[in-house]
Amino acid sequence: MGVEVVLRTDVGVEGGQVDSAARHGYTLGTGADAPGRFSRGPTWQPPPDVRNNARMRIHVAADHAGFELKAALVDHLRDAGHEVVDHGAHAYDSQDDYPPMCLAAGEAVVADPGSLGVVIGGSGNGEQIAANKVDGVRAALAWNLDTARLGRQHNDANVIAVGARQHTVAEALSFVDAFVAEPFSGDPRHQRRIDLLAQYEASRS
Ligand SMILES: O=C(CO)[C@H](O)[C@H](O)COP(=O)(O)O
Repeated sequence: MGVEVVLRTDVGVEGGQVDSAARHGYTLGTGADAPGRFSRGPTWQPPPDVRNNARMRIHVAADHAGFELKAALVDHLRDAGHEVVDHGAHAYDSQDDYPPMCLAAGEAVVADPGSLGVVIGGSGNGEQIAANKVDGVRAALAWNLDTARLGRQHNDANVIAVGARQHTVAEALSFVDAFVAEPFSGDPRHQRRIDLLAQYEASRS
């Protein structure tokens, strides 16, 4: 059964909204029964599920605070058979700023359905905030195994943010492993909430 999203009537349906909705797999209904409604039809399929042991393409980014952890993570993920795309920083610079790298990783994830992202900083807060500025990104800040897994199970998060100054390298790697291995539950209540976020994004573009 398709997922239907009803737009707020006060925002109108502009071309940008249609484009944004299309990026999320929605089409605008024109029939008498669904005028002005975005819906995902019965044939719509989500991007390939993230299954345990599946080989993934993973987009990573970090500022100076996450630089060393990123290097360890890239090796760790490649050793596990994943394809890693590194969006920087490509050299250590104690004065660099996290937004450009995290925005680049977020945009790459959205442009690459089925992929995941990892953004790393000192706390992970700013990195999560930056990634979430990209339409289509759902970035979860993970600070233990449970929050890493729940980011996938409940939120279908496609990006995980980690604070390199908050954890040992081994802990941080285990959060990413847990995130990558965990599938979205697909529970209708979670999907409904995710759809409301997509509706909000579509309504403001
Ligand atoms: O975690 C971060 C953002 O949320 C940054 O990595 C952190 O703010 C960098 O701090 P500093 O410039 O003092 O090294």
